[in-house]
Amino acid sequence: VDENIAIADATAESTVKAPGPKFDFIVVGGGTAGSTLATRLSLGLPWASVLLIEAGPSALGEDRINIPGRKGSTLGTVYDWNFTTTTQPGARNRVFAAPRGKVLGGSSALNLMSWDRASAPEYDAWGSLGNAGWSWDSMIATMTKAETFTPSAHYGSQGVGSTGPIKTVINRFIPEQQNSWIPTMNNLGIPLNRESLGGNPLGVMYQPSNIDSTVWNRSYAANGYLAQAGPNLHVLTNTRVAKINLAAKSPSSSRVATGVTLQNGTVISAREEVVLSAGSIQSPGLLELSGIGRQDVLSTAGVSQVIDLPGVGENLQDHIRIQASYELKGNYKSFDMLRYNTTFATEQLNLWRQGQLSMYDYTGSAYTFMNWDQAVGTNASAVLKSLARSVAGTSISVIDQKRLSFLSNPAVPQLEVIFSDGYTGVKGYPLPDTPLYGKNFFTLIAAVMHPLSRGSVHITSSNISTHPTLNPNYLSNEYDVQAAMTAIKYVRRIANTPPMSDLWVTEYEPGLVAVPDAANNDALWRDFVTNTTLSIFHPVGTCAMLPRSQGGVVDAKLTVYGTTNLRVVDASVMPVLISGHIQTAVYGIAERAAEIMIGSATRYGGGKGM
Ligand SMILES: Cc1cc2nc3c(=O)[nH]c(=O)nc-3n(C[C@H](O)[C@H](O)[C@H](O)COP(=O)(O)OP(=O)(O)OC[C@H]3O[C@@H](n4cnc5c(N)ncnc54)[C@H](O)[C@@H]3O)c2cc1C
Repeated sequence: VDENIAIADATAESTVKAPGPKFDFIVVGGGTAGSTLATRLSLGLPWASVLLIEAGPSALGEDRINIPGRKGSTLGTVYDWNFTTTTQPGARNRVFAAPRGKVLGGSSALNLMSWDRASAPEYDAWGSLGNAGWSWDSMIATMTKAETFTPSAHYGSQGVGSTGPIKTVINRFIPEQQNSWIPTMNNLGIPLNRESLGGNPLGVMYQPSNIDSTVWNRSYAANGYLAQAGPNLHVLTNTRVAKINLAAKSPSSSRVATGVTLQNGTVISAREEVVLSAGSIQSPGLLELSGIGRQDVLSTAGVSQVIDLPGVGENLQDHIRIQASYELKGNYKSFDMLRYNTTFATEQLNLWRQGQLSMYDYTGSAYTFMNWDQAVGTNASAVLKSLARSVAGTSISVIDQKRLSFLSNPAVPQLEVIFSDGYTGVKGYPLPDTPLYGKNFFTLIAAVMHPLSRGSVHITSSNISTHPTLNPNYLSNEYDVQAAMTAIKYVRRIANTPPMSDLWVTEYEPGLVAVPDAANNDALWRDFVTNTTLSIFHPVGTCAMLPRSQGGVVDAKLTVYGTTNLRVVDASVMPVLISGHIQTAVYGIAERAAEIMIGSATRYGGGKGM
């Protein structure tokens, strides 16, 4: 790690230590995908100069990023872009937080470190939507390239990598109460799955986190990938790109990306390619600021249109989450102790610093993924599927049709539940001087894997400093509301199933006062859902890899339509949202993009990746 820090600090100075103002490749955004891609390009094309430009700082020594148990503490800080949504009518006009990493490593520095994969048919769907070469087989090859998994008694052998820069491990800190997880789900008929990263995630399981188990540190794009980059990679931090510069031989010919203009007006040129890796919220905005997008959006923002591409910023999809919390019996200790017992917290922090087993090691490791039949039985599942068809059955969108096909494929998960130690709900941990202050909790977080809502993100001004208008349309249709209601009812059922039911005293949230345990209380569940559903922060689809006629922004080689050498490589290219947590797919997309770009960079004769 010391070595990693030294190397990455050297690359993190805010000066271009470069052969000149021209680079062969410019990657915009040093986040999850951008850091991965830039590292692979530097190694695979050793004679090329690669510039990675990141708006945020390098923060390799930052405890709030590195210590797994401090996950979430960076949200709302200087490392977060702090985006918010428009008011969401389906969710009582609430405004949702939309955190995104503004730091080298991007959102991989802020995320909650769940490391898993969707089912094989969900990646195959990307190919069947018109993207040759994209499938489970091609994605698992590149996703595993990103990872070195530490073998565990809790896991088998499928779908994990052994040579990649990101270190993963099933967390060694397993709270006593979490031991109830697998037997409880087994009692609900959900079988143990010890191979859940291998293309079939259905079942109950322990899953890894992106943690380096030699030092018990977060392993992410900045300390994992960039530390291994070649000397031909140049990294500019605290530097924001304002637009991509485009040229053309004639008005009707394809545009050539000639470089970028920074926010301060500096122009940096690219000889070969420019890649946008600014993430699902900001890559579409950079295209729009460069004149690529919908006419109505561009004219409102005062930007002249260069390429008419109506799909830019559309097709926004995200997972929604809903949660319930339970007060543990007095004999259990939870992660909450770190917030109310400062002496204990200091002891635990010292243990972490010494590399000893510590509560600060903790990340979630207990998950379940299921289809609706498994969760609620075939009758209730049929009602949900029929509702989905009534919402989207007549839609001409290939994305809507694909999501309906996921619903009728029993291999595709529709519901995820995570056992999360400590209180991680919405109403807040009990305040000091209230009876429950100092109590310990656990939270069950459910996420709807394929909501039918889609939204958009667009610029409203030609000034890069103006935040975009982000409208995910959460809970904008009855299927999504009913799916979230089904999810939270199922969560209560899990909590009331032994052996988990023996762990707790009361349901703290929502609680039996807010939602009594009665048969006809759907109105109350609906209130709870619309009041407390959150995002689980997986926005995708806003620069979709799709045929142009279907609203696509990039082709199967990730090249922006109407350009010869401008690509988008990040979460925004996923045409349809997959289940689970999406960072492994983002790393896989970047690894695949590197293979494509290295393979086509004939001027440099390709090269050897690491
Ligand atoms: C709070 C949170 C928790 C999450 N938890 C999990 C989890 O547990 N497991 C999981 O699998 N996924 C999780 N995710 C999702 C996952 O982390 C993201 O989907 C993924 O990291 C996105 O990668 P990306 O490369 O698309 O974008 P990012 O990693 O966000 O990278 C974009 C980068 O571009 C930079 N940038 C933007 N605009 C400019 C510009 N104009 N000039 C220069 N630089 C720019 C940004 O600063 C950023 O560094 C979580 C996300 C968040 C926010």
